[in-house]
Amino acid sequence: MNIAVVGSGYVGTTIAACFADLGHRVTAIDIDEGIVERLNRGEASIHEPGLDDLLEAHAGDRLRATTDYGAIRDCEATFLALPTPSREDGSIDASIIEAGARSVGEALAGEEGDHLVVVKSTVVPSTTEGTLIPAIEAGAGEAVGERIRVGMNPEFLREGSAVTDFLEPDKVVLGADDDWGRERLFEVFAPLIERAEPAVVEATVREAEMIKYANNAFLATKISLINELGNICKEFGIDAYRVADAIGLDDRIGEQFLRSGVGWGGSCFPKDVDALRAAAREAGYEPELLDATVAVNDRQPERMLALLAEHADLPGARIAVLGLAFKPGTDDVRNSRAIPAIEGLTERGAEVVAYDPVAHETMREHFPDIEYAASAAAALSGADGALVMTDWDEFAALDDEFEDMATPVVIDGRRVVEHREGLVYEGLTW
Ligand SMILES: NC(=O)C1=CN([C@@H]2O[C@H](COP(=O)(O)OP(=O)(O)OC[C@H]3O[C@@H](n4cnc5c(N)ncnc54)[C@H](O)[C@@H]3O)[C@@H](O)[C@H]2O)C=CC1
Ligand SMILES: O=C(O)[C@H]1O[C@H](OP(=O)(O)OP(=O)(O)OC[C@H]2O[C@@H](n3ccc(=O)[nH]c3=O)[C@H](O)[C@@H]2O)[C@H](O)[C@@H](O)[C@@H]1O
Repeated sequence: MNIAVVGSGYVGTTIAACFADLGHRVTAIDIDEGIVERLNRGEASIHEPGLDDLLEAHAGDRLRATTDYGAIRDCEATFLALPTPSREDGSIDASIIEAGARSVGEALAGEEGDHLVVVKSTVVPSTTEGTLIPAIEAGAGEAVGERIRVGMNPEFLREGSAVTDFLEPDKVVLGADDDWGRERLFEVFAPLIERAEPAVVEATVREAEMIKYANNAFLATKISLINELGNICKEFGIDAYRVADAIGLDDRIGEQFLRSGVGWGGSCFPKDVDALRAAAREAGYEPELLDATVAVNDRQPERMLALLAEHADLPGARIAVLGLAFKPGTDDVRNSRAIPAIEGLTERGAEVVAYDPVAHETMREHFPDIEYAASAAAALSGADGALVMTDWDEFAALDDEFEDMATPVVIDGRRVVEHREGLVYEGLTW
């Protein structure tokens, strides 16, 4: 099939390269000329394992990039993979995807062939119906439902494993409100379904929108729940990881996403939980459990600082912050738990020396004035205490480096450092 993908960020670039790999002819459309030029040279603007190989194999052949929405006219389906950021109050800002939907409509105006527009971005229930369909209609000058149809296909990939997550999914959710739309979505995903045999969930557009939020809200809440249980464990001198291993054996609970500690960050959990809370409130429902999910998450960095303060006199102390990325394998620091930790240290008059294997440049935008060390060893050298904020493997290998600390105190928010003789070691939930 000929497929267009609008937006060439994390999701758009990944799905464009993967659709090409599945045998489709793909046109990636982005307003950023630099991104388009790079894609046409076979280079990604994002770092994801496996992506470069796919781009090298398909760019210039089954995968092309352009800034021209007109390319949509040669396609049978267009995926919208545009940002849906939060507004100040947490609600979703749909203006970017609304503008994209309108441009897609304009490109299709006056054409005769039929076309499926698929919402790939995460949008709160009823956005497709209430905002995006009207935008497409305004651009196209005709009603959606005859020649132009709309579907919703939420994405569950994770940063750092985007390509394998997309090509080997647990499930594919095909949201459509009519048979024609659903059949065309099936056609797009047929090679993937054949290859990976995921569960296929047929849903309405509204259900598909909600499934995405329910998925992320459930995972974020699962982490906050294990963090709350972990905080209680700590009070009783119990290791929450041993408790998590035991409860994870219950199939109804499952072993994944039970790593307790300093909490969840990233570009999606915080944004999506906030958007769902705001949408629920707007609809007249008080989402108390989701409010608590966020409250528990917000508290964890503070708990780390309180533990550190029990062992170090923070005003004037030199504190190493190990790990800045919101999770290992990425330089993304959006909503990283390291941000409130660094803010808290600075507010208490501590001097911060930070280290991350890849995220210095991205964190420098938030904190231009703190010190960035060239290695974990350099950060620890002479430090009066250390906070571990990201579970990078290299922190597990640290050993003699702790001996160079002025005061060997480590508060571990990710259970990555090994407790050893001579080190004052505190886990957040163990
Ligand atoms: N990043 C992730 O891991 C996941 C993201 N999502 C959702 O997917 C959606 C997209 O997210 P990301 O790919 O992370 O965004 P992103 O910010 O990485 O990329 C968006 C791209 O859209 C381009 N763009 C902006 N306005 C445009 C326009 N009018 N026309 C064409 N291109 C335009 C930008 O230049 C950028 O390249 C969001 O709704 C997000 O919540 C869903 C699952 C995973
Ligand atoms: O909607 C999205 O964008 C994506 O959001 C998450 O993916 P991502 O944010 O890339 O990263 P995760 O691996 O889910 O980690 C999120 C945060 O939770 C934390 N986490 C994760 C697991 C755990 O057991 N404990 C824990 O604290 C991580 O450190 C990280 O800060 C979801 O896992 C994806 O399915 C989803 O598509």
